[in-house]
Amino acid sequence: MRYVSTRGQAAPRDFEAVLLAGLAEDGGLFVPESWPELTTAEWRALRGLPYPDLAARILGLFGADDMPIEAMSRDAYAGFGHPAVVPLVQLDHRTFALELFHGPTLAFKDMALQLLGRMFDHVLEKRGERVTIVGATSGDTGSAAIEACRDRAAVDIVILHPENRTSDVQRRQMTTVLAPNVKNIAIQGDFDACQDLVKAMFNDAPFRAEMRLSAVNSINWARIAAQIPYYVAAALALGAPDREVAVSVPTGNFGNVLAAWAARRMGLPISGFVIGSNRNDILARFLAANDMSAKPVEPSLSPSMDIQVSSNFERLLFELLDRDAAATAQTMTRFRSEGRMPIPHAAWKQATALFRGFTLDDEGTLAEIRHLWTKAGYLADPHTAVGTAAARALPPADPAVPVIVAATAHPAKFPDAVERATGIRPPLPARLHDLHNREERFDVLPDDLRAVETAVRAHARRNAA
Ligand SMILES: Cc1ncc(COP(=O)(O)O)c(C=O)c1O
Ligand SMILES: N[C@@H](CCOP(=O)(O)O)C(=O)O
Repeated sequence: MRYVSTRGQAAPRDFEAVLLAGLAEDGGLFVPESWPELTTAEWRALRGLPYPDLAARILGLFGADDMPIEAMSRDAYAGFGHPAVVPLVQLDHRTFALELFHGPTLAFKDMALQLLGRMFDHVLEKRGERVTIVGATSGDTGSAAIEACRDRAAVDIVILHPENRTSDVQRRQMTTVLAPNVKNIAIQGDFDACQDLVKAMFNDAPFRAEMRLSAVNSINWARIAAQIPYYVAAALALGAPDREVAVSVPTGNFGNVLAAWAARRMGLPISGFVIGSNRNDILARFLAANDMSAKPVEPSLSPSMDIQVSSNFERLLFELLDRDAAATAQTMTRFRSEGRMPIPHAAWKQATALFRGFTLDDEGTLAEIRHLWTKAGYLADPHTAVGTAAARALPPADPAVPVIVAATAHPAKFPDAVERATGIRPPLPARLHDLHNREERFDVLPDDLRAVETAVRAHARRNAA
């Protein structure tokens, strides 16, 4: 399987090279040159597989079978806290929470990053190379990436988080990991600033080459590929390919819902997608009125979705523009310079035929957490609640179609919001019981590329020495 850049100016390459590259050199995102498609019989043959084997099969279709992907997948998911890895919990007659938070850091990011850590190890050992991973987090990617990469011999990792804009649990899950190859930096800015800094480091060609930069954010195609299998698992469990399903995803960087879209592109019968946003509602505004204009990021009770510039939208845009890389590059350049993305009407109509957007403010989020607790006895985190509210507000027209809601984080990551809504303070699992007493280590830096590059260089040099 070969991958091309959405902006058309980077050389095509294979899965392994895409894993190491992260962002394409032309600033674009890698996508498969052509999408694998499965027949009905091939989907049926995947039913009943244990999750790790299913994940390995799907990843193999994207070229990961050059690696020992089955063994890696079994090892990656062996430590998850539920034997099904991704259990489905029924919330009402047609809505199912797909719990993606049974990994070590209690959010859906573990689903991909536990695999990516092992992939990096395998490829780097084979090549005798070392990389510096730089990542941006609004709260969850950071801890999942650190957990996946801590103490790995050939990896240094630097994670940027927005100062004072994550939950305490989220921050501490990152900053209390004192492994020598891990560095945390709190940026005096929002998540978009952190993500911009990461992309700017990749676009600084000499720095990128000197540091041998790699990515763990969903700009890295391997992240998306490893998020596709859980939608397949859920859909098959609910009757696909012989029954349609719908999907609702609480959305920020557009990676998780793009993975669901990819499953549909591969032939899984998904009738449509609902995108749940908090007050940072750029995607909902786009779907409602073709208004893709970035506003300042505002803090909310679902901080991991406090995002305005959704990286992975570029991958969908490339498809909506019939894979016209020049038009994609031009649109993205205008978005960067003008803060607005001019999407042709026909492409917007195509998007609205598949995706619907829903916005929920903080009061609504608390009310939804309360509703789930009182009606279904289900304790949801604020991100998941945005997804379930969206699913209920915008159900599929056909009442026979079940809705899969991505349950993206464990409620214990956001105890304050959950307690406000329900009076119940969800406890952390035993292995994290002393999280609030552990030593924290992180730097605070301004939103300044040179200052961040200097810190990354010092971290990588110290470990390479
Ligand atoms: C708990 C949680 N829910 C939802 C999201 C949004 O997912 P995505 O950025 O893939 O749209 C995130 C962050 O990515 C998250 O951490
Ligand atoms: N919500 C994310 C933001 C980064 O998203 P990613 O999927 O691109 O890594 C987070 O929790 O950090």
